[in-house]
Amino acid sequence: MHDPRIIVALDFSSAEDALKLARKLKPHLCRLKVGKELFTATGPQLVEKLMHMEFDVFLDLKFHDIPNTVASACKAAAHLGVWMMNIHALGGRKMLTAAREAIPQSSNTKLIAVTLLTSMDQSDIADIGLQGKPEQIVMRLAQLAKDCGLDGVVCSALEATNLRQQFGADFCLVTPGIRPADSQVNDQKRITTPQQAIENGASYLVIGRPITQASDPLLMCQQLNSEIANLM
Ligand SMILES: O=c1ccn([C@@H]2O[C@H](COP(=O)(O)O)[C@@H](O)[C@H]2O)c(=O)[nH]1
Repeated sequence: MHDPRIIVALDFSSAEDALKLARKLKPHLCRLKVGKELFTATGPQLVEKLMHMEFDVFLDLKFHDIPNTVASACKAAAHLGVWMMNIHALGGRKMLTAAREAIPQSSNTKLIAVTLLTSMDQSDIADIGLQGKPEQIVMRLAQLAKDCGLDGVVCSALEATNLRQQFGADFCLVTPGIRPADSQVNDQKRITTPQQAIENGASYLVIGRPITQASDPLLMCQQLNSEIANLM
């Protein structure tokens, strides 16, 4: 069975654009991520279509609300049958626990928590009044997620080495902020190359614009997969 390490972020505003890209890609090469823009524009039907095309779907809606609301949203997402979903670790222990308990034990959906967005650095942290360095905040929130029984976290691959060491091989480290050497950084701050991410112990690499805006997205995905395979 294939276990592709690349998750392509389908950050599009319409089902047509998302499906056009998905048709170019292959389920054995990548998984797909549906985020806030695409889900708000297209709803669960698009998620179902992508799953019907045999893609594993990561529903990246980053739920963050009172425990009861987040638990109900997680139950609905698990019912959709997505491969993975996420919530914000900053929602706290009660929210994380309620979310975990809301997903039926029979469900295979992985539940992970966003620690600190990869678009944030030390100055953004200071701005919102959080204490500590990014890696300390990420470690603290990852510990909370682990304590609440979650399957892993979203973090930068810059933090992956320490997290892997602390939480072991089975804890899922999903890392956005991936930038191949010659690509634009855009709004990301805590970035690594795909190679660094794998070497640091990332489980999955979330890659959006470097693939979706490539002149040949399939070729880019194949090249990145080969580079990853050579490291493993
Ligand atoms: O900390 C986070 C959490 C989620 N994301 C999402 O990942 C992709 C990254 O896209 P790029 O085009 O490769 O920058 C995007 O959908 C974000 O919403 C993240 O970047 N950082």
